[in-house]
Amino acid sequence: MPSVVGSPRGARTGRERKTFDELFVELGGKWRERTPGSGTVAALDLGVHHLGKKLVEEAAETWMAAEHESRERAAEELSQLLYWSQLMMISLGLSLDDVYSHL
Ligand SMILES: N=c1c2ncn([C@@H]3O[C@H](COP(=O)(O)OP(=O)(O)OP(=O)(O)O)[C@@H](O)[C@H]3O)c2ncn1[C@@H]1O[C@H](COP(=O)(O)O)[C@@H](O)[C@H]1O
Repeated sequence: MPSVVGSPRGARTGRERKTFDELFVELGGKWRERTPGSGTVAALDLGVHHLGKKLVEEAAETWMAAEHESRERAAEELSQLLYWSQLMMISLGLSLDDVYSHL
């Protein structure tokens, strides 16, 4: 099935694409290894308060993009919301299964 959003600005294509689960593995690895230069490690170091603010910010930006911009922009903001959700999970020591068990 074709993408519902076409080709969003900044979208990954082909082999570069990653799934939610693949991103979670990547981010967890960066955190465990404290990969130098990683924005993920820097954000996690700032703690739950910072992550919570970013989650709310990206949720608001998703809403605004959906209501006032385009589907492409909404997709971009949604991808960032997923990223920050994963950082909150990692910060709390939650696995994907811990979250999926509530779906
Ligand atoms: N998918 C993401 C991702 N989505 C969002 N973000 C971060 O979330 C911020 C949100 O962007 P905004 O445009 O809303 O904000 P901004 O104004 O640009 O920046 P701020 O002032 O809000 O910090 C981005 O600047 C990134 O810091 C991400 N950072 C990293 N990734 C992926 O995470 C992986 C690890 O990244 P590193 O830890 O940086 O190596 C890589 O595969 C990246 O592609």
